[in-house]
Amino acid sequence: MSTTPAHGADFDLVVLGGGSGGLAAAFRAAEHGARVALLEPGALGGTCVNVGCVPKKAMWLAADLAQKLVLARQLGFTLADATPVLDWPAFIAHRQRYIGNIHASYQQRLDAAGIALLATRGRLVASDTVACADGVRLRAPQILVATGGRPQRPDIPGADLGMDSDGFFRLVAAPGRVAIIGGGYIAVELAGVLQSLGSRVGLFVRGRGLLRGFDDDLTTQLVEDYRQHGVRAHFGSEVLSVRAQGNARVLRDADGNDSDAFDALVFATGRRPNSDGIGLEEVGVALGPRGHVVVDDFQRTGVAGIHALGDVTDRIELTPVAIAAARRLMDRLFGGQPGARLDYADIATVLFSHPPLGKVGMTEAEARQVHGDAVRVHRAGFRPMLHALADSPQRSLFKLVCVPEGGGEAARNQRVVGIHLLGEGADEILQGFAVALKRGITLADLHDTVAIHPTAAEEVVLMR
Ligand SMILES: Cc1cc2nc3c(=O)[nH]c(=O)nc-3n(C[C@H](O)[C@H](O)[C@H](O)COP(=O)(O)OP(=O)(O)OC[C@H]3O[C@@H](n4cnc5c(N)ncnc54)[C@H](O)[C@@H]3O)c2cc1C
Ligand SMILES: NC(=O)c1ccc[n+]([C@@H]2O[C@H](COP(=O)([O-])OP(=O)(O)OC[C@H]3O[C@@H](n4cnc5c(N)ncnc54)[C@H](O)[C@@H]3O)[C@@H](O)[C@H]2O)c1
Repeated sequence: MSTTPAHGADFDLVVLGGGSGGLAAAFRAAEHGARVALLEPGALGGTCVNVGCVPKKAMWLAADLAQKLVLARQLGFTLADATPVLDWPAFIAHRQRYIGNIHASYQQRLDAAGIALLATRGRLVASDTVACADGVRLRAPQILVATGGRPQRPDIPGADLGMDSDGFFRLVAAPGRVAIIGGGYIAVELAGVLQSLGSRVGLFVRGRGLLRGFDDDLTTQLVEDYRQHGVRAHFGSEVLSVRAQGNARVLRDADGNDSDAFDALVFATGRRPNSDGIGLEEVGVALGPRGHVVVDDFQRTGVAGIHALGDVTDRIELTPVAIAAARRLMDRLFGGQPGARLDYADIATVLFSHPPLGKVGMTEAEARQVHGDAVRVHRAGFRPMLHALADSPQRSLFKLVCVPEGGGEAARNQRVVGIHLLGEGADEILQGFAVALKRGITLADLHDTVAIHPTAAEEVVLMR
């Protein structure tokens, strides 16, 4: 495309937010020759790089090492202490150096691509105009809202006595006793990390189980794994207030029962979109009931030229999803690909629990709603070799959800519509099988594939 902005415009594209989606959009648009301004008042990389996936995975890796050290001891290694102790400040220095390198790499790439980075908040003042905090106005025919989201706490007395996931990343030591409220991704991940790094974790879950949207058999097994690690999970427990008891925190539930005392409290009770105070409704952009920007399949808001993606929209809140949506949108706007859009179906996701839990496609319950009794389920439950060697009780559970392929005779073949993996290595194993599921594989295709032995992954192709 031409590198000359539309008549009277300063840029071809102004992007609000330099997180996963905004950065990907800016880079792809610039590759197509668009002149781009990117507004980001905080650190480059947004939630994922600074207070999400990246520091979380670093903590998960530390926690995983701590667990492996315990196994190593059981297997005959000589280690100074029975329980490995992490020097948090030393580890955090490594974590933050890694993050600093990502910032530097983004900055270099922005410079090389000629993208104008403005360290400021943006606010829409017209459908083609964004105002910066200092009053400077930028005009562009295309505007992308990729402002992400932020943690949300329940509106209960004492909510300020806890921290949220952003606060977790400011910790410099494992709290002795920690309460985590919530039963979603962040609650389960932080519970696993803190327990493995030496905290005693109490998990307070409002519902009857963990992780809505994941397969029930696997989440039940994960609850058992956590119990064995020492996490004390309380289900059906709605926390209605928090109070201080000296330096400790005590929770009171809906039945009026008080919890044990905790040294720290983490709210992992969901996130809300950053859609307020940025002029969206004033220029006619519709917001959904929970404040998300309403978009169609092409990331369009109802206002011509204004688009949105990532966590500020009501879609799957994952970094690769924001990135994929951004690239396709830019291919459509600037790359001459009018049909480009993200297919949100069958997106794989992994929860970095201990052990990790991954899924792609339908759960058994979802498949039964659509296909009823025709659904066929195949399971493999086993002890991973390292755990078997160390005589540790942790088990893996893999599950395939299948439906008949075609009718009649052909119905004997089964199409795989869901793959669910809980266990060591599940995080790395799932990606390849997600490609296969997306390509419409059958159970026969899996059985036709010669296994790689001895691995955990082979259980997927050997499942009967
Ligand atoms: C603890 C945690 C762990 C996570 N782990 C994973 C994981 O392992 N894997 C995974 O795929 N996903 C994970 N996620 C989710 C992932 O981080 C998000 O889905 C992803 O960051 C969304 O990208 P985004 O571009 O929509 O928003 P963000 O990355 O949040 O970026 C939005 C940016 O917009 C900026 N901004 C806000 N308002 C304005 C404004 N008015 N003007 C200009 N800029 C503005 C913000 O400063 C921010 O930098 C995790 C999230 C959390 C909280
Ligand atoms: N590994 C990953 O890919 C990863 C990790 C973390 C987050 N994420 C993404 O970020 C999103 C946000 O994660 P999250 O954990 O904040 O949200 P979530 O929606 O996964 O979980 C929120 C939890 O808080 C509970 N809750 C809400 N209000 C409550 C209240 N008042 N009292 C008690 N419990 C309450 C909900 O029942 C739910 O269990 C996820 O949906 C996911 O898409 C991904």
